[in-house]
Amino acid sequence: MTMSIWRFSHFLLALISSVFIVLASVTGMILAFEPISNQLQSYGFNDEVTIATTIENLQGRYDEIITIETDENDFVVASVITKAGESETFYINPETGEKLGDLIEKAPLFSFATNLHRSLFLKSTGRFIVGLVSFFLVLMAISGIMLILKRQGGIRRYFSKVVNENFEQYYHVVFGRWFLIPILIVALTGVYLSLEKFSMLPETHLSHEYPETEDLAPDTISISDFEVFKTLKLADVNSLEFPFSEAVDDYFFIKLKNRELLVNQYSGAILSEQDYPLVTLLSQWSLFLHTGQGTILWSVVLFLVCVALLFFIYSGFAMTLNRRKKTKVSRNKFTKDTSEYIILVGSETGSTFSFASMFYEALIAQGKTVFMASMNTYTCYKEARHLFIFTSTYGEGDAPSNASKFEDLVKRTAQNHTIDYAVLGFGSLQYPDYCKYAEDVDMLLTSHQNFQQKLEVFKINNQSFDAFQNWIQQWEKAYGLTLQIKPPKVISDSKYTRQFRVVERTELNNDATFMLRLQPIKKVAFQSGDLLAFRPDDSQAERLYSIARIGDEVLLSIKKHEQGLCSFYLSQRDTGDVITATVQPNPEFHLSKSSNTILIANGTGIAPFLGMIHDSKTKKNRHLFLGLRTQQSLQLYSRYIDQALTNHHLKTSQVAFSQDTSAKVYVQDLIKQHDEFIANHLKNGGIVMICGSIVMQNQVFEVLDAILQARLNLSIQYFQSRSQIKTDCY
Ligand SMILES: Cc1cc2nc3c(=O)[nH]c(=O)nc-3n(C[C@H](O)[C@H](O)[C@H](O)COP(=O)(O)O)c2cc1C
Repeated sequence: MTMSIWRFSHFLLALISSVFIVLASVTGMILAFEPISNQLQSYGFNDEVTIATTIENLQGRYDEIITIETDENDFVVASVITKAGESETFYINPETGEKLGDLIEKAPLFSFATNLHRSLFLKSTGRFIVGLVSFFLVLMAISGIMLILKRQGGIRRYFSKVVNENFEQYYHVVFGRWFLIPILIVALTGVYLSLEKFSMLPETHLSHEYPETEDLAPDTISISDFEVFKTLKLADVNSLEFPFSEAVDDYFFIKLKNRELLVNQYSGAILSEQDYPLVTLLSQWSLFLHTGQGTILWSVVLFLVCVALLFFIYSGFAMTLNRRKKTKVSRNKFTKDTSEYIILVGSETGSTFSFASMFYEALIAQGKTVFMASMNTYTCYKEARHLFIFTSTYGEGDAPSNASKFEDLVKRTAQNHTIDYAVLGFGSLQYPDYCKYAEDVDMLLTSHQNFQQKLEVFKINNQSFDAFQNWIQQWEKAYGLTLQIKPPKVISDSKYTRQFRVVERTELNNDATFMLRLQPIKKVAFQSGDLLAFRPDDSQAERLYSIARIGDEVLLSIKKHEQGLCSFYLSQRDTGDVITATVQPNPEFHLSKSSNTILIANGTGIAPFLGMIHDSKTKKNRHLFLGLRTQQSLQLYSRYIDQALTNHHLKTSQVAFSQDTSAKVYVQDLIKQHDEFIANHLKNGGIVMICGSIVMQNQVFEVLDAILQARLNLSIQYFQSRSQIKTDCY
């Protein structure tokens, strides 16, 4: 619920101010070059130079000094009367008094960009709009920080791994984490400067106390010998005005970075000293932080902030449009009160809707009356006999935004008859509360007198279409119907789509698995642990295989399923055949070169590890725990494993066989046997990678959790959140 409020505010603010933010960012990018180009002029000076040195040098060269200033670029500017009686202002070298160059004139491009950036060429109205948009940007940065905290699961996990759902979402969060603080600084200083422009800050006029004239005994000392000038560094001075006349009540007026001084022109005595109030200091800092004047480094940060803002506007709107497109419920053919089948969907970013739509279409094709809606629209359904809840989980095991009121509505709304139900949960094993909300909904309905559970809650990891089909099979058995599910048409056409030539296909072994070696015809970047997406024809869903890289070749281990079109097709390929497939980078499942790693797999899940142990040029230790059916299953992989043991790429290898002996041994049994070793490995920062079936993963997790609790008093989540446990299971 809170997540959706933050998201709504974040979106609304962006919607209102996007055009202005785009303008401010583009002009800001241009303006960031102004301090950079100014700094490239070599008018800088040594920070240690005192005022006395500068005055002494200037006095030797010019007739009269009027002012000495350090400008916004930290260059020294002197206004003098030359020996020829001319009044001139220019940059000087304070160590010699020599003229370095004329004042830099603002380039027309910078003047144009400044006007547009500050006031949109609309004078006060424009300045007001810009101030308001800066304020909106402050609110957007705050709501953005809140959204990241919610998404990542708290402040301690702010910088933990971001789950990659798509390009826009991933980089919106990743860049957001780094840029929100600089954006907040730019926006706050923008607001401050606008308030200053509209005189909305407290008055800060300093009033010096001028001494009585008779107290000022003309005790003449040479100016460059004044104690105050000998101690003050030029780097601390904003400006130094020389006395207007020789009258004793005309003084040196010095503006430092933090205070003002009046100095007697004959004795050098400080007559009045006043610190700037906080408001003035904040104004100076705001100007510096907002413009980057005087520093190349901060100007580069400001430039990057502007680029990031443009990206956030683009990715934010792309995400919103995508979400809206996906969450749009197709027009129902039947009403809620005339439908026998009700499908309610809980979804944050829309992907659950595409599964619900496939189910909806399949039921309609069977001639059923079906009504589909969001969970928050739950109400009384007069003719309903079957209710299906398809819901994702968000935040930390919470409801997605369009299901936030569901629990309340169920409690308040009575149905006039009993309805059977089934809950299908969509989530990700990368979150500790896997499909938690689906479980909560299932419990809620179980305990409700109007509902009767027909199927146990079923969980789908990472929107797996294969898992969805498994649920459909269970559903068909329970309901005695056959459904034709039309898979979504995803055209695999990415920069990683390639043709691959079959180099080798092994014979099927006794557990129906085989290996395929493929050579990409055109170069493609990939690593062991990446995925290869393949579909036999466009009407079929894509099937993903975890791959190994051996040299330039892709190695896959495939189990031929009885009704698996993909695995059947691949099992029929011969050497020299060409297939088209797409490499999907999976950086979360790459081998770490700098940590010891335990590799745990069952069945064909061994594939990526064969590549990792083949190409493991590191002194770090790798240990393999593998679960297979029989000794014969091992023959497929033994040449790779033996070679890695001989080359010391693999330190140890343990294999469990579940069908060879009467005592079935599974990979989780091996983990149990090596409990102390595994606990120490994780305690010392080692990584555990798991690849294979979800069932195996759950069992390994159970055993690991028990070991870690008993030996380290820590949960498995502790190591998951530190990315020490990585999984790729299906
Ligand atoms: C910020 C965020 C939080 C998530 N929290 C969980 C969670 O606690 N448990 C879980 O199983 N999945 C979690 N997920 C994964 C989503 O539930 C999963 O990607 C789902 O398929 C999204 O479906 P939707 O697009 O219909 O919302 C989270 C995803 C994101 C981006």
